[in-house]
Amino acid sequence: MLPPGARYLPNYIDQFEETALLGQIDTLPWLGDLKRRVQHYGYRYDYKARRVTDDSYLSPLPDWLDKLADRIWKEEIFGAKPDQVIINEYLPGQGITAHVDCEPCFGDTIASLSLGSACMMEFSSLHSGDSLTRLLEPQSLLVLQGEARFGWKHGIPARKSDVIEQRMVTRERRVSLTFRTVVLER
Ligand SMILES: O=C(O)CCC(=O)C(=O)O
Ligand SMILES: [Fe+2]
Repeated sequence: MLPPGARYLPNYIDQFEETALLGQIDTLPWLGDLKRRVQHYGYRYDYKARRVTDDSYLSPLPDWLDKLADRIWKEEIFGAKPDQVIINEYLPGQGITAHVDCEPCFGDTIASLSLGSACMMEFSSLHSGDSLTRLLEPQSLLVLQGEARFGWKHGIPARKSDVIEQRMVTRERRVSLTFRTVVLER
């Protein structure tokens, strides 16, 4: 199940693209200041201040991410080309606390591409108390807009396995690429 405004596109990339992306990611340095490993492209997001400023500009997206940003934009998933990507690596037992992506910092569309192991994402409504779960499979793209972007939290429980169709499935390494457009402060 998904909150209103969310779309799930299975098999958004194929397994060859997935392998090539994982190969690229493994050659790059990680930022070491969080519980899980992350890399930022385009702009660096300040988790503590919840800000993206002019001086957080890093560089244009590298070619291998720019191609994906271009595809997502041309397919009209975004109204403008995404100019920031955060890569999150989750080892078994790691997750991401339920949150709404920074509202002044990022535009109205967020899209995450999943690589590696599948995991359950949990959504909770800020207004009704409703909650939903959705399996994120490798090679899929999750798009959050509207209510799903602004009115629901999303998170991944930090655990070593998920129950998928009544079966316990052990997690392995998962990597996600989250595309956003940055809204700079004035
Ligand atoms: O790993 C994911 O699929 C989600 C990442 C996320 O929500 C974020 O970086 O804000
Ligand atoms: Fe998020």
